[in-house]
Amino acid sequence: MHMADLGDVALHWREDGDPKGAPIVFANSLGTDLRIWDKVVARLPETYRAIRYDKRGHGLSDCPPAPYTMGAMVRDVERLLDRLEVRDAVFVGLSVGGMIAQGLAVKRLDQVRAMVLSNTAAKIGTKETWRGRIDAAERSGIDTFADDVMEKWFTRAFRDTAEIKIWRNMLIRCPLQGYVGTCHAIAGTDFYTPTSGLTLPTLAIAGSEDGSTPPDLVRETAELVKGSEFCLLRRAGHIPCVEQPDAYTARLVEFMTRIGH
Ligand SMILES: O=C(O)CC1=CCC(=O)O1
Repeated sequence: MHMADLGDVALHWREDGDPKGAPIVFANSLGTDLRIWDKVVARLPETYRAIRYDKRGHGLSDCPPAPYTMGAMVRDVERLLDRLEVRDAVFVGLSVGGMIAQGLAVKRLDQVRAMVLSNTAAKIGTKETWRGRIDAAERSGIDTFADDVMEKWFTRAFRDTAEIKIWRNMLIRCPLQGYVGTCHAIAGTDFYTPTSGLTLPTLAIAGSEDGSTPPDLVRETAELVKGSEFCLLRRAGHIPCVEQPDAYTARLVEFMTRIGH
């Protein structure tokens, strides 16, 4: 576990595998922390340098007051990767983490050699839907809609397991300012035009039962990037790295091997 003090914010990050290995960077989704990648990192060949971090307002990172912007969230990871001297990484971003991946690739192709756009899109939801989520969180707390969010994140079968409590607790313990701040950043992001100009190896991953970024939305974003590939994981919701870690990691490793990473 490490803390990177970037001046206006300190970010919690960790590294696994070979510090001299090919870098793979993971960015997580709204209301989660870097532990959503535990199962994937445990399955990765140890030859990779696996770096993950908690976005501002999440996990053990600092929690500045809301609202946040996508520009600030992209700048956070850009500065973190500069600090860690990371170049030519495969950047795996889930949901808002996938928006961060797109923003970073537009800005710093020296840092991002390939993207994995997992359960994400160039634009997620509408200003109105995010306004509703922000109002509900501020008025009544995240707990009041946590069960609805679990329905988007996980399949029915997974929600019936004891493990669901771990991820629900992770969500409801997210700092309110961090949650709401990130909702603002998502609401203000439309990457259709910048992402359309990208040409780098890209794998898009969708979950067959994803209630937040359904397969067709993920595919639409994948099609913006010339030469991208699309993969549909069955029996998976919005967070397949938790629900289907074997299939998820296998697809990731196959992609990285094929591009010579
Ligand atoms: O909580 C959700 O609805 C899922 C989600 C949307 C953007 C994100 O990062 O997570």
